[in-house]
Amino acid sequence: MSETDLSILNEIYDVILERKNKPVESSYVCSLLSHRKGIDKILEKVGEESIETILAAKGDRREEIIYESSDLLFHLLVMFAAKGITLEEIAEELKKRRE
Ligand SMILES: N=c1c2ncn([C@@H]3O[C@H](COP(=O)(O)OP(=O)(O)OP(=O)(O)O)[C@@H](O)[C@H]3O)c2ncn1[C@@H]1O[C@H](COP(=O)(O)O)[C@@H](O)[C@H]1O
Repeated sequence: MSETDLSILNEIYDVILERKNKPVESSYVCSLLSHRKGIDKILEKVGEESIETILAAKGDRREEIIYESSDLLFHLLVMFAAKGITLEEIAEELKKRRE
């Protein structure tokens, strides 16, 4: 794989966990994790970004598909961290399906 591969997902997931364990003021991730709506705020964002990704793909706008998919992946990572799900667990599930 090229230098810019999906290991960036691990990197961002680690930052999210760091924010979860050591909150930082002015952090967007912390604002989601400590939102008064709780997990519902994170799920709201996952829903919103899913719809934006779908609309971008429907419009066949390549740049927008990449941008919105990145927003979606990021918010999914926040949801995994909030739920205590690791990327290893996701990888294991996907790997099982290859067997
Ligand atoms: N990858 C991201 C990332 N992608 C998107 N976003 C934020 O996600 C939000 C996207 O939501 P919207 O487009 O709906 O914008 P909005 O108007 O802020 O939305 P509302 O929440 O107000 O409804 C924006 O505020 C973006 O800044 C991200 N915020 C953080 N990260 C990563 O997380 C790391 C930690 O971030 P902090 O916790 O802010 O330090 C960063 O270093 C980045 O690597």
